[in-house]
Amino acid sequence: MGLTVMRRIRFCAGHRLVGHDGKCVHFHGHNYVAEFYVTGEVQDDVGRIIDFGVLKRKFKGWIDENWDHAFVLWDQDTNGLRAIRMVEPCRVFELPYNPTSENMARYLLEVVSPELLHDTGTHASKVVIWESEESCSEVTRG
Ligand SMILES: Nc1nc2c(c(=O)[nH]1)N=C([C@H](O)[C@H](O)COP(=O)(O)OP(=O)(O)OP(=O)(O)O)CN2
Repeated sequence: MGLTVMRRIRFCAGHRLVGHDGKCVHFHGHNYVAEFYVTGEVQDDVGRIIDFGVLKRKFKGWIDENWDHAFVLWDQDTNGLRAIRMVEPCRVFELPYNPTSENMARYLLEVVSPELLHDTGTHASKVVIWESEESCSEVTRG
């Protein structure tokens, strides 16, 4: 039997989409919402697969340290990276692909979540990134 819990983390970040055929090719920001769906099979004596508080510490900790109030840019966006690095102080995170909501969700599911959950007996089964109240992307473990 699989049990799934979800923790929502809010953050603000800037980005731009290289090659986008519209206004999102320019620097802009979002009030993002990330939803982490975490699945496990074993409940502790309290009845939890993992404490919501532990998820908050792990996921909010990572987001606060890496993406919150940062520019999230593609590591191939050399022009964008050069421009942002001219600003002092500078907070930038280099993503290995264009920072669409799809790719940001994918990075959280494939790279970040396994590192953060490795010792918990649970795994992230889905991540959803909301760019606005109207638009989101979701990625699930295949
Ligand atoms: N599949 C995706 N499409 C787009 C993404 C994305 O991550 N995945 N991102 C963007 C931009 O980041 C943009 O901020 C959002 O675009 P858009 O919905 O067009 O913006 P608004 O809702 O603010 O549109 P208004 O025209 O101002 O109402 C683009 N596409």
